[in-house]
Amino acid sequence: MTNKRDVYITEVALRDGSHPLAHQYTVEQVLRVAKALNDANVPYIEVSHGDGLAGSSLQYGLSRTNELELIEAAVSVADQSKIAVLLIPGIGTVKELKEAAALGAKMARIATHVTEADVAPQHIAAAKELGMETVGFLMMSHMAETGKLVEQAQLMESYGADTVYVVDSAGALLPDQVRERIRALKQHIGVNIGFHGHNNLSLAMANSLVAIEEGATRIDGSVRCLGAGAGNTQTEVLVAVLDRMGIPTGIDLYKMMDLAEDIVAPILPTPQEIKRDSLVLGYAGVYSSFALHAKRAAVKLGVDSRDVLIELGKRKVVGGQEDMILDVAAEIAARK
Ligand SMILES: CC[C@H](O)CC(=O)C(=O)O
Ligand SMILES: [Mn+2]
Repeated sequence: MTNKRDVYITEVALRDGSHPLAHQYTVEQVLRVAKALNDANVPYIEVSHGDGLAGSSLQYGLSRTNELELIEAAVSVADQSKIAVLLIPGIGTVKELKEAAALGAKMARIATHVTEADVAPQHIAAAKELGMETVGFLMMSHMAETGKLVEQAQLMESYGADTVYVVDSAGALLPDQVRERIRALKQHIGVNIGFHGHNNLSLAMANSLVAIEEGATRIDGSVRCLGAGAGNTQTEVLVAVLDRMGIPTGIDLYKMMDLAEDIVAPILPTPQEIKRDSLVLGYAGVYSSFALHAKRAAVKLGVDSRDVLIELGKRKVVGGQEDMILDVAAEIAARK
């Protein structure tokens, strides 16, 4: 294991993985996973409610454990890794950011819909003032043409973001679309570029590699694919693939494999496979975090969850519109 890293991986299972677990992480689970990630020398570990700081609510799902306790637990076992938090302006506020920073979080990822970067300046500035490394996280990037994405990334850069991410929230982007987007960002912004994929069309690994080829140096992964929908680029596999390609990540492969198998697999309610619903997320371009909500609504109203997801895709529903899921399921039920 070396500290030389050409690609910096952020492990998101303790945040994105909160979605398939219906936000039921316990302190004990977070301690075990974060300690193993730290021991494997993962540079960044993200810990928050699935929808970011202050996400615990009826709209997004109530957390079993206060996320500040989870952040504190992760910080307590991370003497090499930095703990990151996600914040969606409008859900989380500067108050929660300050609380997370006081507990020892060192990176803030400020997430906005891909066309709404202009809601982020206050939060990015606050994170910088708190001495945090700062990321602008452009969600649902498949919904914007490349020119628009570049404009929004430039805004994030102008607010002070150290890194700007292309976020394929729906797992809908095809490799050529990732190539075009990352290439354009490389030409038009001066800060680090990152990529966050979801594996709903089985393209998260391919898309992450294309992003790296085009100059991205920050890639997100979830160990054992523990992320929303079919999960993210599988971290332990990414570490192995990059090692084979001669790209150092600084991460211990055996330790990541053991963590995946011995600690994370037993946490999963069902294995993270590409199931009907996750495939439809990618196919229809719907937020991966909608999967569980759509399943519940479909069961409640006796409809096919795929029909609900396809309709949500047609209506271009975005994060924050979770209440639409039940409405759409009810409309489909009424038409039957
Ligand atoms: C709802 C927030 C979302 O899970 C953030 C994220 O990881 C994504 O957009 O993919
Ligand atoms: Mn995600």
